[in-house]
Amino acid sequence: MYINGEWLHAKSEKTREIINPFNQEVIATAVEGNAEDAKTAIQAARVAFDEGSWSTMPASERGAIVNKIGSLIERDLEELAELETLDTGKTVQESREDMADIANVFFYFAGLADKDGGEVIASPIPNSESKVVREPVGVCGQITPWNYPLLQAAWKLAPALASGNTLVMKPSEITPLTTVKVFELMEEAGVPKGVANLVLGAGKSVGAELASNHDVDLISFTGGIETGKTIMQAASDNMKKIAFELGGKNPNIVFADADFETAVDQALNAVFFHAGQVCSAGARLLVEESIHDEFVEELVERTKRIKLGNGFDEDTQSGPMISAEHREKVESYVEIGKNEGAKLVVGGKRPEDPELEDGFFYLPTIFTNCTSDMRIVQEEVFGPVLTVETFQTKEEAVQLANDTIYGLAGAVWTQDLSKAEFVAARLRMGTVWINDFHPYFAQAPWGGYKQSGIGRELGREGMEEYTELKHIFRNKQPKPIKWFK
Ligand SMILES: NC(=O)c1ccc[n+]([C@@H]2O[C@H](COP(=O)([O-])OP(=O)(O)OC[C@H]3O[C@@H](n4cnc5c(N)ncnc54)[C@H](O)[C@@H]3O)[C@@H](O)[C@H]2O)c1
Ligand SMILES: C[N+](C)(C)CC=O
Repeated sequence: MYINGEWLHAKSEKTREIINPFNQEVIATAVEGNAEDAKTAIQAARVAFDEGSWSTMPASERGAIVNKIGSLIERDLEELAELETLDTGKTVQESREDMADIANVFFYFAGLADKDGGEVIASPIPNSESKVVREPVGVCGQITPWNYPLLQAAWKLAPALASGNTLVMKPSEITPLTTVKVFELMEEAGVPKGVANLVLGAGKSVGAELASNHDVDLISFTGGIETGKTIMQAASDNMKKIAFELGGKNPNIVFADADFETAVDQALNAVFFHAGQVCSAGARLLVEESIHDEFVEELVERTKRIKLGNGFDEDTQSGPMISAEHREKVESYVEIGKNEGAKLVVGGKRPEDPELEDGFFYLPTIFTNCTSDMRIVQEEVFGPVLTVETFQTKEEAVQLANDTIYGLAGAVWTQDLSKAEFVAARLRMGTVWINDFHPYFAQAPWGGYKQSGIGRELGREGMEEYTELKHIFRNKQPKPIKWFK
């Protein structure tokens, strides 16, 4: 753990083994912090913020430090990518792309650091001046999940630092490796002591302390809805600001006039990329009834050919689930789907390949004959499971797509631009892709409608989450008003 500029063991001296989900080998032993460690880190961040040298440092200097972190990530990209693949099982090619994205996130927010000089507004009061400025929120608690460990950390670290906050980060207890490494790089880049602190450990101890502690001014969380609700309740105790990136059950709408080859290819990628462990996975395929049979037949054929394996093998297309526990959750959803009457057309079990037997693998799975009242359609499985529904009109497609508590992302495939725009305008989601699936980048805000989140990461809006707005009014000719004689 990294607290107040020092690398420390947990006070309890407890440790946790970090497991490679491909073969269950122990790849590292991490210290296991608890609420006491979190309190120490929060105190360090509080002192660093209140002392003020980071928040009042010229923004261009802060930006230069954030930029340096991006350069160091580029320098150590291969090492970081390998760590991420060891820790999550994702393909090393995907990890390399994540690391390149992550460096860009630091570059982007570094560039924003000195761009907001505040705004002079038109005061209605004579002989006065009014301006609105943005200031850092203060001490930020940041909690991240296991599916994109460093990417989700970067979306929080870069804007928080660039806008002058101090922070305490808690990565997922099962995938801390790349986050630890990036804290080493932040130290090397010159982030002053106490400004960025790292506490490893479980959500119920370290995470809960970050959520409830009164010295934390903002809690930024990426993870599941149920955890989000718990954190929201704890955060209400001191009314800290909250920024939440939660789950999704994202529709992928394919009209009959879509380019067939591209739509099939991308429907596979939408749901099975990273074994479906993606918040924005296209887990609900809504396909126009007239092409359903042909589309599903082609999908099934290609699904059977997906190559599962070791993320370090260049021909592996998908790795394992993150843990035994998570695979069991996916398996239980497949049973639920079968019992609800959905038709299992491919997958639905663990692979039989003996080379995969030590990993937490699960075959890519497709259910047809699905209806929106089924749990398998409504709930986030967060694994390689696709449900297929049909529609006849664009209005029906929109109605089915929006029939969910989630609102993270969705896609529409058609060659008719007016139809695409009709759908895009009506989807109640933070991101809509037209004839594509999955793109996200530092310049565009990311986040959810409805129960998929509160606030935004990335883009200017992702920086603004880490600021408070202040109105400064100056009376240029103060004189007594004599209300009270
Ligand atoms: N919207 C997005 O951008 C986005 C991105 C990635 C993942 N996700 C979501 O994350 C979920 C998967 O991640 P997960 O299984 O790690 O989620 P999770 O909610 O189980 O855990 C996320 C983090 O919260 C911590 N935590 C757990 N209990 C806590 C508590 N009581 N108080 C404070 N912290 C606590 C965990 O230790 C972990 O660090 C999925 O629902 C996925 O959709 C969303
Ligand atoms: C936000 N994203 C797509 C990078 C990861 C979601 O799990």
